[in-house]
Amino acid sequence: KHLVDTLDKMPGPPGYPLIGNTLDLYNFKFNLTNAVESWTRDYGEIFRIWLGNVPFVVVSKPEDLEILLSSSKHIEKSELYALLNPWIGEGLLTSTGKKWHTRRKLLTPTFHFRILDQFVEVFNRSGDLFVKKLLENKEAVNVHSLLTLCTLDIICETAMGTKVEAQNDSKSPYVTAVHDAVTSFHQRTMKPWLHLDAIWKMSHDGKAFNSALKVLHKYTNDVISNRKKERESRRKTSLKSDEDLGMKKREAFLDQLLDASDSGADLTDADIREEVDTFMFEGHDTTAAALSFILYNVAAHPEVQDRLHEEMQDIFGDSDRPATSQDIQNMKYTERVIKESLRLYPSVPLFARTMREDLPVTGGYVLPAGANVTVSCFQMGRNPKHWPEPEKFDPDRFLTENSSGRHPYAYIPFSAGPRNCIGQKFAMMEMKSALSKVSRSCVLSLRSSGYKPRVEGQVILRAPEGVYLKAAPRRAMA
Ligand code: HEM
Repeated sequence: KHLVDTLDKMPGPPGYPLIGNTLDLYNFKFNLTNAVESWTRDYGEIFRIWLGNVPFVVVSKPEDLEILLSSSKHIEKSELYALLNPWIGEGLLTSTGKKWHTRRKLLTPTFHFRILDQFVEVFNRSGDLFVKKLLENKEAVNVHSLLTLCTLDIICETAMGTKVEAQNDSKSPYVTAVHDAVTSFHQRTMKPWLHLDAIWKMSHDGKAFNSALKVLHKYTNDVISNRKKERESRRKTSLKSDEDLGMKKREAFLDQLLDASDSGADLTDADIREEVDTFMFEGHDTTAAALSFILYNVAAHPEVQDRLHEEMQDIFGDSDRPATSQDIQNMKYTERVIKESLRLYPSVPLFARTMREDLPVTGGYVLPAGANVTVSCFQMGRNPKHWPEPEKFDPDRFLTENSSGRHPYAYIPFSAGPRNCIGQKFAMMEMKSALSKVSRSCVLSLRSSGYKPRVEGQVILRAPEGVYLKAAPRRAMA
């Protein structure tokens, strides 16, 4: 009664008994991002909806988000995240309470900048191959497909220390399984009837998902057990490590988890697998989607493309040497382009918490215990209150002098507070590296004048029909 009474005080679309607003969602073809966009226009920055008997509060007011996200108490993910459990178990993204606290503490050092620096070589190598593949096409090419393979190569090498060569062999069983798992999972999130396990298991997508997971889990398990065997035999034969031999060895996230386990951290093989699988899930689709919109925005704005190239000239001159981590840090305009693109196209358009206690926010409203609170950073990025002329692509919004007066929680594509994205720095380095590769070697243009890819907010915001761009080699253009 308390929950219903509290929610009744909020604006929101009228619903029907038992089904609530589910029918409205049907009218939006179960695309929650589009539905939320329309409801936000009608009801403002805080409103409630009922999906069946499940209550949701959708929030896009920075002041309220600061209250919610900066708290270390309200960290439990919404029940919808349980759909991910068959894939990534209860890893960092989905776990809660003591388990999440312990894991977050354990995993935070694995994203230290010293560790990330070792990955620059991987970003460079994979980025070179991406540019090569991009330039092989004379016609417009779907950059999203190419980038998905590129970011998959990067995450496999950095998370597990394995080379899957997705860009060279896009039809391998592993790459196909990743594709099938992602595609079928998206279908599940879009179709509420597939949320029921019994129907899901029998469905075409559910079967595809389960057989893909068998391949993915076997792969991760095999990598973990092989790595453990290698480490064991190295210890037994007291073989000199690469480091002892003077060669700098790169440590994948997996190696660091095994190091932690050897040093007494409470981590079973299953625990390690769920964390590695979590990185695999969160760490490649997000960056691939973001990079495809970034390249689209660059192609659509020749003046931005020119400034990016100028920045590359300032840093590298005419040299084609690979970027160092210091170079990546110096790419300030490149960074602003990425930020501006994420404002309009945040890879994670919505994320949600379940409230276990009431939380008063502004305007006299309360986020009541039992409600699923959904954060809509897609809406926030397009709200003219925070972003004048929101449709205009202007990276200089992120110059310090142009940011004063903007609420810090008005821009949260990586979430914020204690449960923010642990991979944010990794993702920014990876995206800056990829964008700099393209800016140094290609000139991008749209498939046709005025082309704009259709956008759909699934778990990840993506262009379901792809992002088609033309690329020409820069030296040949000069
Ligand atoms: C453009 C790229 C990315 C974006 C926009 C992004 C965004 C986000 C967001 C919004 C969250 C919070 C989700 C929620 O509360 O449900 C999150 C969490 C997370 N992200 Fe990212 N992410 C990106 C890349 C990455 C990468 C590359 C990795 C790993 C290498 C990663 C690993 C994670 C993990 C493990 C969490 C859960 C953190 C926790 O709950 O403690 N992400 N990310």
